[in-house]
Amino acid sequence: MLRIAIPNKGSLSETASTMLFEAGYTGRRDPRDLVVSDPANGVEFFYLRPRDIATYVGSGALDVGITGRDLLLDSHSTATEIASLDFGDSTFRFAGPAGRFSTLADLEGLRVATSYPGLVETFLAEHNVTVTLVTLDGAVESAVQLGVADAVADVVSTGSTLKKAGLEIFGPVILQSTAVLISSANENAGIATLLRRLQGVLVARQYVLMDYDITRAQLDAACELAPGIESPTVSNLHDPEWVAVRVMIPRKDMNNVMDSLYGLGARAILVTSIHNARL
Ligand SMILES: Nc1ncnc2c1ncn2[C@@H]1O[C@H](COP(=O)(O)OP(=O)(O)OP(=O)(O)O)[C@@H](O)[C@H]1O
Ligand SMILES: O=P(O)(O)OC[C@H]1O[C@H](OP(=O)(O)OP(=O)(O)O)[C@H](O)[C@@H]1O
Ligand SMILES: [Mg+2]
Repeated sequence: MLRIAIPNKGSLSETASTMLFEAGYTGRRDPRDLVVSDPANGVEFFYLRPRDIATYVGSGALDVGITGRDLLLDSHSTATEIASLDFGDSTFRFAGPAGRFSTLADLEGLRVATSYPGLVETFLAEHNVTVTLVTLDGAVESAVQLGVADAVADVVSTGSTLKKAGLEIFGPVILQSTAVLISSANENAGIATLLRRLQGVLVARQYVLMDYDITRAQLDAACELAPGIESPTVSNLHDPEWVAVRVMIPRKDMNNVMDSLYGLGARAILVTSIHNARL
């Protein structure tokens, strides 16, 4: 049985559960369930705080887990990142009152509030800057206004929380974070299956299938424009001058590729979603 830790609440929780559902696993029915067994798939899910997941997985109590890269590094756990899951993206940055700081060195000797002391301490040590860390549970942006810190180090997504608190980012990016799959040192054959299934879901989210008809004369140009993963599938049409092409395209490029193919003379361009994949 593979023991998997997943976030019980917070920013990563819903998408992590949806991905696992799309990968064919049974989710929890009651949001208060702490443990859900899925014997048909040989796994057991443990719903935990994302901040604690690296600790459980690093200790070997659980085999794998989904958490944020920032939370993994903050914990100093020995769990290792085995895949990036393409959601929960954020940046970890220093911020201070507008106009007060311009470089990291400006923080020397001052107070920095954060909920990620492990991450910030390591970063500052690597950059030879010494500060007094003020560790808070959340809402760290208020620490400056309330006078308990001179600057903050926190998760930035849209930047609107910082702006509302009259703060602005400065200094280098501490970390680009994303949701990640982490694993312990435990050997478990189920990990490879879980990884393949999650990668199938990622491909289905990141790519679409595109079909179009084009003249043989323009086929090479069209394939150059949209080369697909291995190579496009080309089928004969009744009209010997024309062929039908099927190819996978990154979802984000879909409209540009359609415009360019149309410009080359492609017609009947159809886009279909992919439900799941093994590449
Ligand atoms: N806008 C965001 N705010 C907070 N965390 C975010 C955001 N976007 C992505 N994340 C990521 O989510 C993880 C934090 O999730 P966590 O559940 O611990 O905190 P949270 O979503 O702020 O919830 P809460 O503050 O209610 O505990 C981190 O990996 C962080 O990088
Ligand atoms: O850049 P933004 O899009 O504004 O998002 C970033 C903010 O969101 C999170 O706070 P959260 O709501 O989780 O509260 P918390 O600080 O109490 O965790 C994070 O800690 C930042 O404060
Ligand atoms: Mg939060």
